[in-house]
Amino acid sequence: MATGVQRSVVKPASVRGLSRRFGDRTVLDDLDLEIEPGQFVALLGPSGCGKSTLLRILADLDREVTGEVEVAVRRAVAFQAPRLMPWKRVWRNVILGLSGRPDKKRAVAALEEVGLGHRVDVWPKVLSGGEAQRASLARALVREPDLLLLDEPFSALDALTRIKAQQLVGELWQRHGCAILLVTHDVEEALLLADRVLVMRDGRIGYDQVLDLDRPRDVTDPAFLALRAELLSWLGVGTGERSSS
Ligand SMILES: Nc1ncnc2c1ncn2[C@@H]1O[C@H](COP(=O)(O)OP(=O)(O)OP(=O)(O)O)[C@@H](O)[C@H]1O
Repeated sequence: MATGVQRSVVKPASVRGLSRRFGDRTVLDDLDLEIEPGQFVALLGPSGCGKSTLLRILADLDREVTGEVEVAVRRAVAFQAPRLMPWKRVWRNVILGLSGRPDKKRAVAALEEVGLGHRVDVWPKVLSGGEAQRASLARALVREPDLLLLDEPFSALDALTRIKAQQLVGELWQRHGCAILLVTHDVEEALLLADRVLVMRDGRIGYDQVLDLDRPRDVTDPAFLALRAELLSWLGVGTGERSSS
């Protein structure tokens, strides 16, 4: 059954005919997806449609699949919950799992990049929600990924902290040039950050649109608003709800 996850340096992610079943439920059904180097891709879709399942497969956290999955060797993940180890200081969390001797300088550089240079030596419990999420981003970036997988990383943050975190991710992406796959429920967030927006439906990518919008994005731009309406319609929100054929 399982063909497993192959390693590839050609594309950050290349998926062909991917299927994943849980019991008799088919969540991913013959799904195809290619992500280009440096591309910022947002993945939307109704709750339970399989977004996190796809992300976990790309992160190599789930191998019970059929189909072909090739993913960059250098990849990193940040989840909705920061998942910091409470018994390790923040800098040690950042380099957790890296091979070699603990390199504090490297951890500090990553923490400084996310604005946490003053939080290097504290315990995770001292951090605010937004700071913990930034530490989680630092832990991902220190791996210098070719593919950064983000699973609703901002959804637990308050509105203002969320905007700042979105801006930070946009800056980090421009500086590092890695490809990003961002799972989100937020249509505006997708349109503010991404180069390309996907919507999952029926276990596949049902909508796939490269965005031709200037940066920084202007939420009052008619093209932005038109895409927003189109995406909401695809998600079955607002006017023009689509059938699931
Ligand atoms: N380990 C598992 N065992 C059984 N079912 C699972 C498992 N993981 C996911 N599922 C099911 O697969 C479906 C897709 O789940 P997934 O978490 O990928 O959806 P999602 O699109 O990320 O949802 P949300 O937007 O609510 O986070 C759901 O019906 C879920 O219950």
